[in-house]
Amino acid sequence: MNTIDQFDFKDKKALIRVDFNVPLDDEFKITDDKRIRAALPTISKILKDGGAVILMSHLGRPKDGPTDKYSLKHILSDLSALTGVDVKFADDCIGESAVKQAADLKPGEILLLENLRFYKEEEKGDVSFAEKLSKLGDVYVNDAFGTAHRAHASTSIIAQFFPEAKYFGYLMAAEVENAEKILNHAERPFTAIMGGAKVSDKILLIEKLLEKVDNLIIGGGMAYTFAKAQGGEIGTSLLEADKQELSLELIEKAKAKGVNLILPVDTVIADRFANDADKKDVTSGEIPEGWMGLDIGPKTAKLFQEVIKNSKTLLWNGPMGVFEMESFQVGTKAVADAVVAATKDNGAFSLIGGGDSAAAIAKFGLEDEVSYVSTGGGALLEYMEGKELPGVKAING
Ligand SMILES: Nc1ncnc2c1ncn2[C@@H]1O[C@H](COP(=O)(O)OP(=O)(O)OP(=O)(O)O)[C@@H](O)[C@H]1O
Ligand SMILES: O=C(O)[C@H](O)COP(=O)(O)O
Repeated sequence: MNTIDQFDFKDKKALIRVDFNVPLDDEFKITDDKRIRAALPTISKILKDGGAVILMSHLGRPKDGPTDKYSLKHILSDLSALTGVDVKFADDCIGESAVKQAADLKPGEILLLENLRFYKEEEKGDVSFAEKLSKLGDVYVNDAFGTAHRAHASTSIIAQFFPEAKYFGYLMAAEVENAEKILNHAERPFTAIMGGAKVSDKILLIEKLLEKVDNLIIGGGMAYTFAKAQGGEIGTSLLEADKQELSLELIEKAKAKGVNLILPVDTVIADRFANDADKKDVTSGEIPEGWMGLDIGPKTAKLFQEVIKNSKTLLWNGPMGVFEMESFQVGTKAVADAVVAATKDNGAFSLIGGGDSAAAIAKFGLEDEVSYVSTGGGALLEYMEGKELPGVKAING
């Protein structure tokens, strides 16, 4: 892999595509700075070499050009605190003033460009927009794994303007290495834990994993579509009616491939979607009318924990319930604890992917107790599905 270790950045300006698409609260305070922290090793190496850093990123999905809500100025003070450098800000990512600010940048300094998606050319992968961006730096570095599945101007198209000077940052390299390890060098037993809201988001991944895993655990909102497809009653739980047939097919495929597919045996139900709702445990597929399943039940948690604790490789994507509410986080916490135990006591390699699973593990303070927490949501899913990511291809190709 062509990483920044292969280059001495002394007196060079590195144009780095990062993924600083971080969650902000109503007062524009960052609620999870993981993606910024994850880019720090790359930034430090370049500054230490005696280079200067120009950071470019998107934030959110602005549709109508410059919008205060999506300005990257909101992350400036945190970025300065985390890097220990008084970061400069260019209020446009291209144009005269950005060019001047980039040109004036001295070794050891950092410039953050305004949100790339304020230009529709970014998402369109416009070549001349990419060329304008490319003029700002001497070397291109891609460290934006979270956005590597997008063929955008700054993530992929721009690389053609740096035929001899394009590198993966440390985060990209680590993400790809860990995903590779899971896909191609998994020690057995290999268990995948799938959860989250929808089956439809994860069909391709589940199909791919059926080729690889020994155990496939399915929990979270998607499990109710399986329960309903098998003839169960699920009340007002999440249901993707048009995916029932497919759920049954996945069950058959698992059988044919000798994969142990494990579905919930009980579930915690609530009379409304609220933390203080009335709740009780019932057998899966026996949810009374008007009630909804919001977490796996205690028997299921135990069942899942046994399988997880005996595994040597673990891939976890998607929470087991509505973990954002205290009352329905128990199942997700039980799975997190088991993943930690397998990592520590059984020497398992554990990779957590997906925005919400990563948020859950951070909420429980267990981020450092598992092998790796990916910064990618969609990007990791696509990589695991076997797709070539445009951001990776641009550097490799
Ligand atoms: N039983 C359930 N009923 C309703 N919502 C649920 C249920 N179980 C989980 N969820 C919700 O699913 C959401 C997470 O699903 P998602 O598929 O987005 O997970 P992820 O893959 O970790 O994250 P991302 O898609 O952001 O990468 C959470 O907000 C959680 O509250
Ligand atoms: O948060 C993400 O998954 C990445 O930053 C990509 O964002 P996007 O889905 O808006 O392209």
